[in-house]
Amino acid sequence: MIAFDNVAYNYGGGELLSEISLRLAPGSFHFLTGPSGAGKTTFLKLCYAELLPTAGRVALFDRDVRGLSRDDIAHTRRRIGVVHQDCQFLDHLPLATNVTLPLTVSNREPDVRDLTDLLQWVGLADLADALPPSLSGGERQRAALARAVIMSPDVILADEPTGNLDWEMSLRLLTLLVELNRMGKTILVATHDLNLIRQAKAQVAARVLRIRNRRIQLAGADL
Ligand SMILES: Nc1ncnc2c1ncn2[C@@H]1O[C@H](COP(=O)(O)OP(=O)(O)OP(=O)(O)O)[C@@H](O)[C@H]1O
Repeated sequence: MIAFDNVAYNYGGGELLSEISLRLAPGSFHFLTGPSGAGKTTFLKLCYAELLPTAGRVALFDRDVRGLSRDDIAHTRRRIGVVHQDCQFLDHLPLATNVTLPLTVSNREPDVRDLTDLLQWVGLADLADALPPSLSGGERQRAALARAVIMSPDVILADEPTGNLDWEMSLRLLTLLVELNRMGKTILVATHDLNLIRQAKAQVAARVLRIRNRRIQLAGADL
């Protein structure tokens, strides 16, 4: 689904990520962990072709990202839902409009019942008309998750989705991600939160990727 072969990435100041070879199989659940600045967000950007590798090969759905046209990239991105670290809402538009933006951008009409079901699933049905600045951190993260899944993507990438949340809200978000994985979605979550990873491992066969010394290794049982 997402395959890296000997990938490196360099913003210009020396190699940040090197010799990365791994596969995210369909239906898998991975965490990505590592120190601040290690390159977690950069790795996620490589996973949705926001960045192209400076060496090696990244294939999304069996296609080398270097061979993708702009249209191909747009099409591929519809299959990958991203929960960004800072959520990135349009503050002057109500929550429901923000959540349906990916549909609007693709010239598709939101189905009202689907939207209601989705907002109910993330526990935000009563806040459909609220403006993003009035939402709590947990509400924003759940809205960002709703927006990431509105196109029914095959893959969901989440960048520190529980970064500013209390434990109860972190667990709530984790439960939503686990539910998505049980529906067959491939999940990759970048996080510093080892407690969250431990909690997830009790619920789902999650694997842990760790960035260390520019490489990504599969972490052992030492978590
Ligand atoms: N556009 C950019 N241009 C140059 N350097 C960048 C750019 N984006 C990120 N970096 C640098 O690359 C390194 C890795 O950044 P990245 O955001 O991928 O790390 P991270 O592991 O996600 O960090 P955090 O856990 O703090 O979010 C950092 O040193 C960062 O300053």
